[in-house]
Amino acid sequence: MEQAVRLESLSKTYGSGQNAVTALTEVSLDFRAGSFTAIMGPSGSGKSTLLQCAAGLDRPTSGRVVIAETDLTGLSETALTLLRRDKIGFVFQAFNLLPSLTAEQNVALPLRLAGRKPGRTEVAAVLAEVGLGNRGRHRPAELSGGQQQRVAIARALVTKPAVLFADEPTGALDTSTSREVLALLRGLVDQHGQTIVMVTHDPVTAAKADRVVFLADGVLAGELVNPTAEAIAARMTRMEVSAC
Ligand SMILES: Nc1ncnc2c1ncn2[C@@H]1O[C@H](COP(=O)(O)OP(=O)(O)OP(=O)(O)O)[C@@H](O)[C@H]1O
Repeated sequence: MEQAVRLESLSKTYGSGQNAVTALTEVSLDFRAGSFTAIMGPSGSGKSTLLQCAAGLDRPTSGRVVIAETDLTGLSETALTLLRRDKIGFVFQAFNLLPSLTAEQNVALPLRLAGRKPGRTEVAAVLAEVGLGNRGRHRPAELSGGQQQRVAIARALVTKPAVLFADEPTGALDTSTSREVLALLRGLVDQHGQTIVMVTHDPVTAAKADRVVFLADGVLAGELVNPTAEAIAARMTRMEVSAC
């Protein structure tokens, strides 16, 4: 089965000597093309570090990341930047839109950075896909939190990436808006075969994924396939109790 992302024995240590902090130890994981995976674990267990390394935003200390058959190990900064631009989408908790640009301009940005003149219909189509067909001319401050996150998702999708990484994508949203954004992510997987890897603290959010992978102290601590929120919450409680 085709893997969109492969992590092989990924380890990451921040700092050195007495100040060294080991955030990940020999984590190996595959993310199948067209699958939706949630990463969970107690605070400090290495979730964000895993996502940053997998997305080429940070370099692992050892191990390999392979995205769409390209090994990121040893790529120059320029080659890594190009790969990130073409093959990887990233969505942040805080949306990270450019406030002075309209929604359309924010979405078109990755194409412009790639030296392409984005077609109006191309950008409009992605905005329509995230349910914002009529908001293209608005700036972020004129949009709700949920709408801003939709723009950020459209911006991440405009290059048709092999994988969309999302770090707490609903963390700044209220419950009903979170549900809408999650339904959008689920639809991207079901209707367009998008691969999504999402970090979350919330069992209800994680239950929207096909699979939940648990991290504890930087190592893999099991997984649940087709999870329910209750099963995820029970597993998290057990992990938090055993960490005490
Ligand atoms: N830039 C850094 N320098 C030093 N240590 C770091 C750095 N980033 C993360 N760490 C440490 O690495 C470990 C893993 O952090 P990480 O942010 O990946 O965990 P997390 O599971 O995402 O946590 P949270 O749920 O609280 O966001 C923690 O001990 C953290 O303090």
